[in-house]
Amino acid sequence: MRVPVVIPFKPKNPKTRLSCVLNDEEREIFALAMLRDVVGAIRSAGCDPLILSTASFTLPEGEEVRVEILDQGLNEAIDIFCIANTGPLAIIMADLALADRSSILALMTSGSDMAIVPGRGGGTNAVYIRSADKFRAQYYGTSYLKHVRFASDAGLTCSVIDSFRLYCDVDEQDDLVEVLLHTSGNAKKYLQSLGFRIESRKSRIGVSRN
Ligand SMILES: Nc1nc2c(ncn2[C@@H]2O[C@H](COP(=O)(O)OP(=O)(O)OP(=O)(O)O)[C@@H](O)[C@H]2O)c(=O)[nH]1
Ligand SMILES: C[C@H](OP(=O)(O)O)C(=O)O
Repeated sequence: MRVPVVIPFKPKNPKTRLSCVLNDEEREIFALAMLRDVVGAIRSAGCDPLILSTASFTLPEGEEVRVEILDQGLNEAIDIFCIANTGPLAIIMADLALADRSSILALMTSGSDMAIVPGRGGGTNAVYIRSADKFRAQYYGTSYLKHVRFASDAGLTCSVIDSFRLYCDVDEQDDLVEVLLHTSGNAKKYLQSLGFRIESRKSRIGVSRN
């Protein structure tokens, strides 16, 4: 059975923490480019992507994906979807531009009732749940800790997956370094088309834009 993977997506005014380097239109195009890369990775792992979006948006021709529009908060939208599904399900964020087949397979095959990939700074980048109806989303803030506690309170076994590629969500300017270094998909190509490149600094490397 192909495991459904829900990808929450906010197409309007996305990635506001990148406003320092991308204008409104560029942020929308970049968010969509990352989403397309995540969809490709999910498909390469033999799973079935479903975008849970706050509003409609347009994908390039030939890249059709199932989209459900639920104009609700992130947790509310995911819960509505989970309650209606008794089978296995994963939730993978749309800004995981480094996601690939093997990192997604690692999430799916832990053998636990739940598997979690923490994100930078305490977030939750990816979750697998064996029975979706038993899950209640706890996103925002230190959602990683909240999801681990939720599993424990619900009596569910839970694995924390050590994954560089799913740990790197792209929220802030310095995260663009990881996209330029470790990917070759739509997100990287779009950044390069805008003139982004890796810049050596005295301390850690960063990005600059021509
Ligand atoms: N369906 C849905 N998805 C959301 C919502 N808010 C954020 N997302 C998605 O959840 C994921 C993680 O969210 P963030 O990293 O905060 O992304 P963002 O809101 O575009 O970025 P910031 O404006 O910088 O916070 C991304 O895939 C977003 O597209 C929401 O209210 N509903
Ligand atoms: C939605 C939120 O994303 P972050 O702001 O940590 O990227 C979370 O993972 O709880």
